[in-house]
Amino acid sequence: MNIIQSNIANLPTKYGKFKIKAYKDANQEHLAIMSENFETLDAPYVRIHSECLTGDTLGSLKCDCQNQLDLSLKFIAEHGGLVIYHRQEGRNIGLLNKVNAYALQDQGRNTIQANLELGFGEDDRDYSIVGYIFNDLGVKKLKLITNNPKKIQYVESLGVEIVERIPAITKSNKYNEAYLFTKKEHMGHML
Ligand SMILES: Nc1nc2c(ncn2[C@@H]2O[C@H](COP(=O)(O)OP(=O)(O)OP(=O)(O)O)[C@@H](O)[C@H]2O)c(=O)[nH]1
Ligand SMILES: [Zn+2]
Repeated sequence: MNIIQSNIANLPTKYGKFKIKAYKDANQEHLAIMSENFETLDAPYVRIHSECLTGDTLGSLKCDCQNQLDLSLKFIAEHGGLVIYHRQEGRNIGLLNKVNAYALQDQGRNTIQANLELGFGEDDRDYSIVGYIFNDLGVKKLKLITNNPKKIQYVESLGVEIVERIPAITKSNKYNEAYLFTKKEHMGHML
């Protein structure tokens, strides 16, 4: 994997002060967002957040992404750790295809059926950049903020110890209930 790295810069936010470092792989640019005390932590809190422009930026109610990002940044500003902003939009089918998947969902398909109908897998994410970032930042133990068993499996496959799992559960609404149901019933999410 040929990765280009940035220097580390300060990023003051409404949540608190962070340090950021960018990583560019063949397809995307990703971000490590660290609390100021990150280097002193033995087992930092870590959130691997998959990009969702419609949720994270536009406040879409079709998913729980913006609430999860908000929860994670608040929590990590307070307790110390790392958010990896993993830029694999739409479970790595990209923004245009995600909008096409949403159009199919408007016709009654669920999130998995829509992906399959477009010729993709139900979840096409590749977490290898996450392993690279852990290695670069010296993360050997962590407390993972997620409901997704695949993220847990991936972190364990790296030989990184998960000392605790923190659920990332936020309030649902009438537009994302079906999406959350599909994640729970068909994708094994711990919701
Ligand atoms: N293809 C597709 N991607 C979606 C859809 N809704 C959200 N996403 C993407 O799904 C990703 C978030 O994945 P989720 O399965 O919601 O949650 P997760 O990150 O795997 O799990 P947690 O760590 O528990 O939050 C983001 O990249 C979103 O852009 C959808 O209907 N179709
Ligand atoms: Zn989303």
